[in-house]
Parts: sequence; C-alpha cells; structure tokens
Amino acid sequence: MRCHPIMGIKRHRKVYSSFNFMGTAIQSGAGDDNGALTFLFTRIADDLVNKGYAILPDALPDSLINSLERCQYSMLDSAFEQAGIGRKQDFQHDQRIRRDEICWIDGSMPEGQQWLGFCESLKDFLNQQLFMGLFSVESHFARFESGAFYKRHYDAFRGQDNRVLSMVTYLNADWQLADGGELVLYADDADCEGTAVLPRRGTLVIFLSERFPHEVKPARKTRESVATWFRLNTTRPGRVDPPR
Ligand SMILES: O=C(O)CCC(=O)C(=O)O
Ligand SMILES: [Fe+2]
Repeated sequence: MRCHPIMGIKRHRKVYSSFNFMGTAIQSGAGDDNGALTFLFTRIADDLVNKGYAILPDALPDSLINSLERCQYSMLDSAFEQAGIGRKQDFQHDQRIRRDEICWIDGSMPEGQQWLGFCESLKDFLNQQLFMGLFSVESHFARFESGAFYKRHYDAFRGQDNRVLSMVTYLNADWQLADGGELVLYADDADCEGTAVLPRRGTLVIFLSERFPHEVKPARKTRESVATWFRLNTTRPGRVDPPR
C-alpha cells in the first residue's frame, strides 16, 4: 500500500505517562493496563501522523475484549438491526452495498460504558497530542453472517460529514484466511490492491475517514466486529448535529 504523509496533523510533544485513562479502569491491575494503553495510544498517534492509518494486531487488552464480548452476548439478537447507508433522510437499506446487522452501544451496560470510556480516552489523547478537535464518539457492534459483505466505500466525504476517524476491532477467535471477511483498506481511489486485514480478535484498525476507501469482503462464517467513529462538532445555528 502506498503511504502519504498526513496533512494537517502534527505531533505535539508531551509526557505521555501523565495521561490519565479514567474511563478505562479495567478490573484489577489497572496500573498495568494504563501503561499498555499509553503505549497503544502513542502507537496509534504516531501511525496516524506518519501514514494516516494504523493496523495493530493483538492491540486491545484481553479484559477489554472480554467485556465487549459479554456486552455483545447479552444483547438479544433482536437488538441487531439491518444496517443502512447514509444518515437521517438519506438512510436506506441497500443489500447490494452492505449486508451486516448492527447494534449501537449506548452505555446502558457497564461493559458498554467501559468500551465507550476507552474510546473517550483515546479521543482525549489524540486531541491532546495531535489537536484533532474530536468532539464525540459513536460505536456499534456489527454482525456479518456468512455471505455478508460491505462494498468499497468511504465513511465520510470531504466537507459533507463530520466523521473524522474510523476505528474497527474484532471479536472473532481463530479467524482463518479461508473464512474470508477481510477488511481491505485502499490508499486512494486509484488503488485496486489495498491492504487486507483478517478480522481477528483484538486487532484494531484506525484510519482517517475521508481519506481511505475500504470494503469488507464476503465472510464465510459469522463475523463479529465493533465499528467506532470519532466526530467533529458541526452543530451551528439552525442545524443541530447529533451523533449517528
Ligand atoms: O468491519 C469492518 O472491518 C469495517 C466496517 C465498515 O467499513 C463500516 O462499518 O463502515
Ligand atoms: Fe466503513
């Protein structure tokens, strides 16, 4: 994959260890987890500056993945709804483009709160380090049943939407190449090859929403993921901009 230096993001030198991950006090040993999270967040910030994306296998602490999984298991299947394309008035289901089911994480369960706390901490860290001006976070579980896919798309279009950063993580243990369902991240519109990522448990992918077209190849067994977006606040007089 070709890489381009990221425009508009600069590293702000700071002492990382002083950062406080209040939202992610994970079970016991929170001190160790905080150290690991500082390391992870620093890696993400560096990769965003250098490449505009990060692909990090085994990135998330087990405790966080386990609680995401508990949260997801406890949601009734009926809580998953067919995913649509577009926002509000443009919202439509188009099975030719995507065939996953989603369930928004609203913080009504402690495990969901823990995940949203992790995302908030990352948002604050990136704002402190890179001055990204991220304002809010939205996150949902997604389930791709066997045969489901999501065709090549952007998560945001320049000047139109306020999704700035896209992040995906996966819950699938023992996912093999033969299971399909790869996320393919393309460098730009001209890139036909891309970089394929297997949706393996704990892998974290994060990228600039407006810059990288991407797709999910057809899965050959049920594929469980968590998709998250970091947004700017584009509310202005006469136009309220709620999340989603
Ligand atoms: O699940 C993935 O790997 C990516 C999903 C995606 O592109 C999206 O929800 O916009
Ligand atoms: Fe996407």
